[in-house]
Amino acid sequence: MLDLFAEEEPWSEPLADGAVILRRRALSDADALLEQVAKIAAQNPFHHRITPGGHRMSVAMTNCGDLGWTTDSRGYQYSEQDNAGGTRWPPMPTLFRQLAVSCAAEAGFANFNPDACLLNRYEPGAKLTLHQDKDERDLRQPIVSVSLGLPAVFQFGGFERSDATTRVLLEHGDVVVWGGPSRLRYHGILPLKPGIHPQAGAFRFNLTFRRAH
Ligand SMILES: O=C(O)CCC(=O)C(=O)O
Ligand SMILES: [Fe+2]
Repeated sequence: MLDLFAEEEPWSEPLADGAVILRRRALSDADALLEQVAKIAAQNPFHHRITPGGHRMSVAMTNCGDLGWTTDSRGYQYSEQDNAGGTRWPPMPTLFRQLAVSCAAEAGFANFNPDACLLNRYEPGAKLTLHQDKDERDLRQPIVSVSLGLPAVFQFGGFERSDATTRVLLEHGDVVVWGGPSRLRYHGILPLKPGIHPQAGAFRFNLTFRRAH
């Protein structure tokens, strides 16, 4: 019998050479992932960081894993400590690691070994302007990015900030992997529209896995 409430099977949509969206790939793990996000945030709360240029970021961030991405007046860096609290980051949950490694493999990147997971929390109006992820030492390792909660428009561009961008809606459970020839493409998130998500409330969460060192 047709079950109208069955979870959709994941499917994949190529974005560019070395970049793919694994649609709904994290959906079956979503509740467990959000539970871990809450635990991590209870230890190292989400913060609106200040960029080296003195701007307060609209996206609130925390991290888990050996290294965390932070920013302050000195610049952007990966560090073993939360510069807000001075404590180590919580360990990367096994579920996070397994999901990231298997998504990377499905996208053609065997041997992904993330040591950092940046957790981004978007509230309505929050955005991430076009940027490259280039603070990592080994650019042969991809970026794996998991979307949870409210939908958002992801921009995926070229190798110059001014290059044309593709816009795609990322929804609860979608995973984007980019690496290889696409590793340094500019990307960003347009301002989040208000809404309420049944599992994540008024937020969008994004987990971004990287090999930093
Ligand atoms: O929120 C997203 O989907 C993208 C996050 C991102 O690009 C980053 O954290 O560097
Ligand atoms: Fe990024």
